[in-house]
Amino acid sequence: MTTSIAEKVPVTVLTGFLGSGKTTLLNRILTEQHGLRIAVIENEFGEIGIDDALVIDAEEEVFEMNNGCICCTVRGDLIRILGTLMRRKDKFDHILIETTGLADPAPVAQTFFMDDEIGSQLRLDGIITLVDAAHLLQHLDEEKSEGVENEALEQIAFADRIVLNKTDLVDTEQLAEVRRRISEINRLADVHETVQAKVDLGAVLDVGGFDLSRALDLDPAFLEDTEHQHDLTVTSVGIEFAGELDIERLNEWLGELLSAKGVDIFRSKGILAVRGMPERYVFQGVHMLFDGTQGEPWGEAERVNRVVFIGRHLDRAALEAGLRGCLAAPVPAA
Ligand SMILES: Nc1nc2c(ncn2[C@@H]2O[C@H](COP(=O)(O)OP(=O)(O)OP(=O)(O)O)[C@@H](O)[C@H]2O)c(=O)[nH]1
Repeated sequence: MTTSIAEKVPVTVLTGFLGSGKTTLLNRILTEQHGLRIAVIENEFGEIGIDDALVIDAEEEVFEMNNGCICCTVRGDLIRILGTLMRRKDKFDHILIETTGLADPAPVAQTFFMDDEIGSQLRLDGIITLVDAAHLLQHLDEEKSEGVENEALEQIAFADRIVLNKTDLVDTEQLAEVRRRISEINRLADVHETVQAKVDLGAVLDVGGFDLSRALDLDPAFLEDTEHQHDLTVTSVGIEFAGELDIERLNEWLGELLSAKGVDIFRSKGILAVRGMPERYVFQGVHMLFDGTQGEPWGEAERVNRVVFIGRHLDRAALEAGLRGCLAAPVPAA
């Protein structure tokens, strides 16, 4: 039995390059009063999952997929989770899928057209692409080996709506250039300029239908199950150890590391235990820009540091030695 369009549950795919603001927008969606019950499927690139701690505690159900990229290796997991959700359709009104920053959204979108059972009960409402105004040009202009996709470009090409975020980090001229490049790739998607992904949620949650005919114009093989090639030179290093860090050493080390290697380190993030701080220290970096904020109190939980770096030419041993070098001196016995 097929379901009419009006009864199908809408699905929003939230995509955008590493650090563009997807989790920031997701958290806004989960906190704002919109009356919708939303199920969230989250896919993260990185050896250690950090986002579970960064997504606010909401009543909504959040499903994690951390064993690979949603657009290829874990597509089976996506289909399985969607299957579980379809059996409990009365429990929510909307499904939101946050892809990794390196995903090609096209294979994720395909799922809703190629799998009959899914297509009969769910409908792709739209692909929303977050764009980092400060780093887009750098990502678009990166040299890629032959046959390797530029994910930042694919994400814009397939977008139904574009949230042009982090406009506070660029001047008017840079912003105009970013807009020009976006419109060269995709003339049809509405572009919403934002700071901290503050966008009218109606504009992103109620797009009204993914444009399949445009997707087919962009890629005539859109509905065929073709292989696509990730940029395998981008990898991740996850580091995890217990102990307390010295905040001054940490800031100095991170500052030096990211100013020297910030072109290659696309994204860094972590939950850290800092000496003298009862709360978790949440560290976020995008290329050379980084900041730290206070997270949840540790309470009785073991104080463990978890950090992930995503980028090129990552030197695991040096990163781990550097972070361990920030450990605070042992407290002398009384
Ligand atoms: N200056 C500035 N920073 C922002 C803005 N929006 C988000 N950020 C910060 O950018 C960093 C990355 O934001 P996230 O929302 O985690 O980005 P993401 O796309 O989910 O990142 P990944 O999933 O790791 O690729 C965080 O430190 C945010 O606080 C903005 O408009 N301006």
